[in-house]
Amino acid sequence: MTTAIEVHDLTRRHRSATALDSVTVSFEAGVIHGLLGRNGAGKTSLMSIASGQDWPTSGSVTVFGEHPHENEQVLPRICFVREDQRYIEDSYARHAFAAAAMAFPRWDQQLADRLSRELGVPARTRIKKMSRGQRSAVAVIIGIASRADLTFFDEPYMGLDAVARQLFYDRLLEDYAEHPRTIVLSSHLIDEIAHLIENVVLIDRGRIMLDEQVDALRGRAVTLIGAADTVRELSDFRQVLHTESLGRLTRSTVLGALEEHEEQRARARGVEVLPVSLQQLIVHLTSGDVGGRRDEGPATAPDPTTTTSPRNWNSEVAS
Ligand SMILES: Nc1ncnc2c1ncn2[C@@H]1O[C@H](COP(=O)(O)OP(=O)(O)OP(=O)(O)O)[C@@H](O)[C@H]1O
Repeated sequence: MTTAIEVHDLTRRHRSATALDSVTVSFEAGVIHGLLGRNGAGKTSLMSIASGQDWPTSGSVTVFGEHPHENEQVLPRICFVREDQRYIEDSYARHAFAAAAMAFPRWDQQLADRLSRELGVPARTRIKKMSRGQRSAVAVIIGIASRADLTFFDEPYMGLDAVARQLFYDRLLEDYAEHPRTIVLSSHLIDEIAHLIENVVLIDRGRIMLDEQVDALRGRAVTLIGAADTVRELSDFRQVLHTESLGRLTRSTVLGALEEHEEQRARARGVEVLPVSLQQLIVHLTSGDVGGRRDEGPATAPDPTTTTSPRNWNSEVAS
């Protein structure tokens, strides 16, 4: 395994907030990673520092083995696409593409032209006069056509309509298949990107809460719907992520896949067992209601809202 980004004990403090708090994590090369977390979790801070656009308070980041700050060895290999991307005053899309062509050695102009047509980027409108979606389109085109070894997309979909977003996902995946590279995609539309990403890094209040392959996460939690007593009994010894009452029914989302015999027993007792989507799982993990029964006694697993060792936490819960 080659590592693209190595983050060690990274802290970024601002006067009023600690954006990153002793973060240690690595991002494997040649993989599409999802960098997920709630507003203000620290995602942009991490990407800004890793792309050399901001400085840490303490700790270190290396990209392809190099410190990115003011480092001409590695900066041409990094593309950071952000929603508030700035462009040269009064420039048109073609000027932004020309600048990208100079910055990125593997820039593909034909691809940029094709994506511009598909995403409807106007050729005769200055970028500052474009709609929000058109500006986002310019930014994602730069992200794809740059073919940088490491590309960060920080919520690239802002303003893109559903059709344009789908086109972005499709073209990104197609180009990644032909030209494998490392991509870090930050998004709140988790279910939309779930099929794209291979690994999830979940950040919460400046700390890494989860770092796990998406395949391993599938089936990590299930939702049980049925009579309250039966659901409570089936959820015993499992951590309850969320529970709610619907009249005489209870709906509980619990960590840990059911064994086949447990699932059969649940169904025989009229309990519906539903899979939990990646988005639902992330929402439950970061919504602050994790461990719905925390007051009723010791939890069956450490509280993931405070743990700093997500891999351990997951393996403990899964076992
Ligand atoms: N320049 C700054 N000055 C002061 N505080 C900052 C600055 N940049 C970020 N922060 C704070 O650091 C924390 C993390 O911000 P960051 O932008 O990294 O979060 P995020 O996960 O990208 O959020 P979002 O999903 O809303 O974009 C927030 O509390 C934010 O207010």
